[in-house]
Amino acid sequence: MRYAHTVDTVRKAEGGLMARLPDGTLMRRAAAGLAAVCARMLPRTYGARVVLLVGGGDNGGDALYAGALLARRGAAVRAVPAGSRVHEGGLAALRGAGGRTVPAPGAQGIADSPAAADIAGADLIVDGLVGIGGRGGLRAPHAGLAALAGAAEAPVVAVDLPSGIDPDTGAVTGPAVRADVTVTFGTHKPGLFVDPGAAHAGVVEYVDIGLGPELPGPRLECPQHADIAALLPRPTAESDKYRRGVLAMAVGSDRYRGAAVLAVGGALRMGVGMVRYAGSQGAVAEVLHHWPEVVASVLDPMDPVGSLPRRVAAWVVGSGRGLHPVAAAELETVLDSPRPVLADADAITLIGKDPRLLRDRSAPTLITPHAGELARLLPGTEREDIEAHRLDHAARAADEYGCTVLLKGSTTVIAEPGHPAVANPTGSPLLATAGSGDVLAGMIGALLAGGLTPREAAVCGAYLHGLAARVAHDGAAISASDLFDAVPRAVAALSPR
Ligand SMILES: NC(=O)C1=CN([C@@H]2O[C@H](COP(=O)(O)OP(=O)(O)OC[C@H]3O[C@@H](n4cnc5c(N)ncnc54)[C@H](O)[C@@H]3O)[C@@H](O)[C@H]2O)[C@@H](O)CC1
Ligand SMILES: [K+]
Repeated sequence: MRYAHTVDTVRKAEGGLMARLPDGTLMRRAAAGLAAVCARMLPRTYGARVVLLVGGGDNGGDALYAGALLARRGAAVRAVPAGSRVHEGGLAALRGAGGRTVPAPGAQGIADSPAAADIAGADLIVDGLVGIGGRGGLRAPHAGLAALAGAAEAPVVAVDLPSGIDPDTGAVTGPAVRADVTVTFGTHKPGLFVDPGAAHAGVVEYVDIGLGPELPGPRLECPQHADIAALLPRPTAESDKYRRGVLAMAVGSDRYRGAAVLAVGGALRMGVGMVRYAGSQGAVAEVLHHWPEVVASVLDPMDPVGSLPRRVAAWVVGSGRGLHPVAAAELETVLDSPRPVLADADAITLIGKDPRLLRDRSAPTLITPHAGELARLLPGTEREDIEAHRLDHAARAADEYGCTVLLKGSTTVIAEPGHPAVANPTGSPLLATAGSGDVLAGMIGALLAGGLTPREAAVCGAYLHGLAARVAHDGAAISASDLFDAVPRAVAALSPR
């Protein structure tokens, strides 16, 4: 698991640690880790042209001390200060090691400055413009230096985080550095895991500076293969279809038969004891045509709600089901059940119209909105606000509705009251395709039926859904149905033999 803490928490922890250590110890530890990563990225350090972009704070100090270490190993290091303020100790160390400074870009324009030629000709660019002290998009001349780094061929290594991204949220509100590698110190920062910040960070390398014992619980978690492998329910010798979990699914309709086929397929390929599908005649026929192993029943038109399956381990309800009164009555009945329920798509819209449906419920519940659907649950909020601040909005909805929220999108985030949020690292633009959410709902439903909590099921489901897309992708576009065969392969990829 990777853990991320907010800037306030990092500052407090650093304060506590710094008080017990000789001056400059933490910065030297950070710089040593940074220099080691830089050296690994260069074919050879001796003679390599390294350019440091140096802001006025300690982030620039890290870059300068790391530059001094690289200069001692024979690199030709040039520091470009973004302003008149530069970390004095770092600058002295760099100069003492044979590194040089290039004049800060002046009024003549950045593109014609000597710095521009150095940046264009570099083998490696180190972004030490701003770190956790940064606020908002980059201002001039930092923004201009970031643009030059973006246009250069050399890889860019961000110090602590890519300059210009919000450390706590991942929001990017103006010019920002796009890094190939980010070397982060002490703990990860939430903005490194949440888009758009995550997309600017590249590969994230962590450097331990001894902060661990000072840190409280994280704000955010980011699971890795081993975490998912440890959570997944595995069939044992004693497993039978009932112990592995019976999942009831009330999804799809005559109009949206595909939603039923996709969600049921997601559940089956994730591994579930049994799927009990309930729906209209047309949807049942379609489901059985694709998945003969399903136990399916046609809802009685005279008493649709009364003919829903009973004695099941978990429910998936909503997608392609419609917003009509029968769908609303069905949702109310399902939410009356003491079993875990995943409410998706139309069910979320119905909950937005009648929030009492969720607020009265105490059994485990997971909702899986995309940003537009979440906006319907949080009146006064626009889809764009949610996309820019995903963590905050998912957490707010989880608190207001007292349930687990999986917010789908470029970074899928999961929030549950009383727990750190989770950012899924396997997301992919490949998944922005019709029906992919239906498959996800089925996968998570299978995990709920298998006994995972809503948070665990959401975390594993989102992770494997993303991994399946990557596994299925052989260069061409993929569609939601391609995920079926890829899901078992994604599970296998978690624990390579
Ligand atoms: N505090 C510590 O113990 C440690 C801090 N470390 C480094 O120190 C960094 C934090 O240093 P600071 O607190 O000095 O802050 P930063 O160096 O991150 O940024 C502060 C500077 O950036 C400017 N700035 C802020 N937003 C800007 C924007 N949008 N455009 C242009 N300029 C902007 C400010 O005016 C200020 O000069 C960390 O990210 C990390 O790199 C590491 O050395 C590890 C130890
Ligand atoms: K930086």
